[in-house]
Amino acid sequence: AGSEVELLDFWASLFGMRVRIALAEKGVQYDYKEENLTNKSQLLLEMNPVHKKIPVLIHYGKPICESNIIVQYIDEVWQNKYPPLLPSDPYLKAQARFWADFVDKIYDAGRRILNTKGEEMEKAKTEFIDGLKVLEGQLGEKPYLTGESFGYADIAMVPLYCRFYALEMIGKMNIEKEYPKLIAWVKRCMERESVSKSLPDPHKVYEFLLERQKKIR
Ligand SMILES: N[C@@H](CCC(=O)N[C@@H](CSO)C(=O)NCC(=O)O)C(=O)O
Repeated sequence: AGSEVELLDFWASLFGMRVRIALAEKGVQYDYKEENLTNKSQLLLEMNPVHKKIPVLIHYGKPICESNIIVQYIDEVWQNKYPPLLPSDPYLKAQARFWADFVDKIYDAGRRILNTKGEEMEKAKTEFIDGLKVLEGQLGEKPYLTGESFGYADIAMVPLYCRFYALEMIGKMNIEKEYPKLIAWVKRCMERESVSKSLPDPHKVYEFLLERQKKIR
């Protein structure tokens, strides 16, 4: 039988990176299984028949799907391992979930920047920039998105960093200059090995996205 924990993933997936970061934060050993999304494995189709998407965490043979749900599962199953990813206080937990959900909207706008053009791309850029402005404001003078410690909302958002370069090149934006607090926060998160070893090189991501764009444009 496979190992206790397996992760069906794809190296360039922002959603998969969330799960890699959470597993690394908890020091959980696991079997990494790279999926070819143009030729999905039987295992993926069986483990996530509804969405047929990665990431899927397989724990004792049982699948958990949807990145933010998987991160919460990891926090609860390995709750005796430091650090906690979500606060125990219900109100603070609700705030962390609010911001992780908000991040998904920024991801969606970023994806549309990368795979549309003209008017549609401009609209996506506006939504994306508006989203980053909200995060820059939410950060304020705090070190992390929801307070003094790194956690769930940071894990949800920080994978996007590895696409900033591609988004700047393809979307003709300057994220580094426009959002100094956000960039300082990224650098703070990247000091954690759990983050730096889970995110691929931004230039490699750019090359991959350019290649994919050629195929779909
Ligand atoms: N809401 C989900 C999104 C996962 C997803 O889009 N996965 C993509 C790869 S990353 O962009 C995927 O598996 N796509 C395969 C397909 O759409 O066929 C989550 O949070 O886990």
